[in-house]
Amino acid sequence: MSKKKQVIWDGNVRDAALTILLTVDKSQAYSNLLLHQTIEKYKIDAKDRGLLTELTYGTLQHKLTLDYYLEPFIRGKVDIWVRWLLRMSLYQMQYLTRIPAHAAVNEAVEIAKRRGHKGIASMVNGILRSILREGVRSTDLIEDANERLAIETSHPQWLVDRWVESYGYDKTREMLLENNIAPLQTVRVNTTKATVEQVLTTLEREGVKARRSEYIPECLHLESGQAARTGAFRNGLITIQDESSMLPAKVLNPQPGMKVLDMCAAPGGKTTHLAEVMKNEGSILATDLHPKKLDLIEENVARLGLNIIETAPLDGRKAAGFLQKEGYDAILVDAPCSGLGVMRRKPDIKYTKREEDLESLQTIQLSILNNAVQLLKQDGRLVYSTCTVDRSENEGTVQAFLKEHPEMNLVPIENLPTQLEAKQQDGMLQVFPQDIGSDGFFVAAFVKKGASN
Ligand SMILES: C[S@@+](CC[C@H](N)C(=O)[O-])C[C@H]1O[C@@H](n2cnc3c(N)ncnc32)[C@H](O)[C@@H]1O
Repeated sequence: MSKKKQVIWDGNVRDAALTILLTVDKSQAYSNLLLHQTIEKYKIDAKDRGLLTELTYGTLQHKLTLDYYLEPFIRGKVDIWVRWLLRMSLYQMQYLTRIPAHAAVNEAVEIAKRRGHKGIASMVNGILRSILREGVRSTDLIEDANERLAIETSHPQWLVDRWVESYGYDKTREMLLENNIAPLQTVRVNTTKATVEQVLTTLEREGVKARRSEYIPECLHLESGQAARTGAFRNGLITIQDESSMLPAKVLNPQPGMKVLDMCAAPGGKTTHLAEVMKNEGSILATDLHPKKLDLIEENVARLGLNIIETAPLDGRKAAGFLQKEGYDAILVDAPCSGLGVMRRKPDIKYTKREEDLESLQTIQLSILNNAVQLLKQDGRLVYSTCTVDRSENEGTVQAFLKEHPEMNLVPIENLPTQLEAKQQDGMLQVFPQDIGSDGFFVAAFVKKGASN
């Protein structure tokens, strides 16, 4: 990289996208957070915001496919920033029909000159123009079906192998393709403050196009605008949340007046949903391992005008030593997980997650669940959820948990959108991204056998 000082935003969208891609690569920053911070900090307007988002996500989403295409054209080693520049430019040439290919090449050459020197610019020009002339190689050249799928959809081979083994080739392919489609922004209506109809009208007045979801009544999909910039958001009428993430509160379905515990609560998306489901009556203790993250819950609670939520820092693996035994009517364990369901939103996860990262998660999840059992009243309900798609982490944890706890019964999942009802198996529901166009998600519900059972 040149020694010239880096400024993320100087009005050049492609240059800014390149800086974000490099930062994500070097410091394993989350692409969605960095993008959001950049847009907010520099107050980037709607037109540039669209292209910046598209270039950043698109390049990340298709990284391995782009590398496969680039490989025959690159001789020798190139600096990492040049590689990302080539990927980003080829992404425009291959996937964005509205950008003329020669424009993408010219922009790349200008950036290469500015960030490097004439020699690098000429190399970038040569590579991209050769691709324009000769075209990219076909993935049909890859013999192994899983490897071809991994390259075509830009997912790591270990994950493709793992998913194909668990869910079969066709379902895996659908999931991999869905992961490469950027999601619409989804919000949840705060039903303690307004009806869905009222929020739709408020958003429309603010120039934001939204539509009702087919699945969850309080869920809206935004077709334009930025939820976080609306008055509806500032005034606590909505929460930004993916649709499948709204399932745990629906499934736990705590009644007004109940005493509820949310053991992995930050930043509070589901805690606040629970309070809304409870009509803001009863009490919720929202705990999380990381004390700093509790501020995020408090901010959300204040913005939404909810007053039944208290927060406390607490390691779920030790919670039973600190809270009232058999003291809660309903408990949510929205466990720390491998996050393999959120790749549409955070494409960088595809390249940073390693298979061995998955191994220790079941131990942590089981330990939190073991504590939950001790804190749950007899006949109380426990919901375990993750935002991942992995049989051994999800179903594996449930099976291991049931083995250790004969007093817990896996029960049919109630209060699901009809379209998902038939998808539950043995009282467990794995939502795939392609099912309802949401993040991948897992949920299971248990009831603690009462004294008479
Ligand atoms: C999937 S996130 C929770 C998201 C949250 N329920 C929501 O809807 O906004 C998992 C959370 O578990 C927390 N966590 C990780 N290990 C924990 C532990 N041992 N005890 C309690 N919380 C833990 C993390 O800090 C993280 O905030």
